[in-house]
Amino acid sequence: MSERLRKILTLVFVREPGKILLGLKKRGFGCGLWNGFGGKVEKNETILQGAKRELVEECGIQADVLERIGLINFEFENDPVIMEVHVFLTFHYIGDPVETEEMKPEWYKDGEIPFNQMWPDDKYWFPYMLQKRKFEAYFLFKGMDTILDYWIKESLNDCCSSVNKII
Ligand SMILES: Nc1[nH]c(=O)nc2c1ncn2[C@H]1C[C@H](O)[C@@H](COP(=O)(O)OP(=O)(O)OP(=O)(O)O)O1
Repeated sequence: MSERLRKILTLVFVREPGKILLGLKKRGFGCGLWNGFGGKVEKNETILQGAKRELVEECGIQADVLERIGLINFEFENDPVIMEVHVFLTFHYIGDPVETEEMKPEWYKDGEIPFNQMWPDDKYWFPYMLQKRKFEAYFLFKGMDTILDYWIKESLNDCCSSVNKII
């Protein structure tokens, strides 16, 4: 098997009953799109620690308890990197969302999520996340806009990455 490079990332969704906190990404990967909060896991931290750190850094919210809800692997055509995104949920948090250099936060009602200004994969797996159904998914992209192939299943294993190399 050829060596794949795995990039481990987090994505955190803060919830209130019937509402979800999204952030408009102001720079970097996914700039101009609404999404949860997250980023790359650093070498000296666990995935959970990385998720909590990014949530504070990107919108000033502290969450002591995060529920692991999904795992999504993204591949891009002709790119050896696999992006492994760990998705978390919380209803229990401290602080009010604040705008940062990276993200502009805003609450959305569950029925008014701006999918046309989000990654194209989100509309496939958000229903699982919103209903607290654990899921695993895979998406193969061509560029940033076209999904060539995907699958989603309702389950989530304990194990994390079968890492060849973490970048
Ligand atoms: N197709 C996709 N659908 C989605 O919903 N979220 C995605 C996605 N691809 C990436 N993400 C998420 C994962 C992660 O939370 C975020 C990208 O991470 P980062 O914010 O760290 O990226 P950056 O390149 O801006 O990193 P920094 O330069 O370190 O800030 O986008």
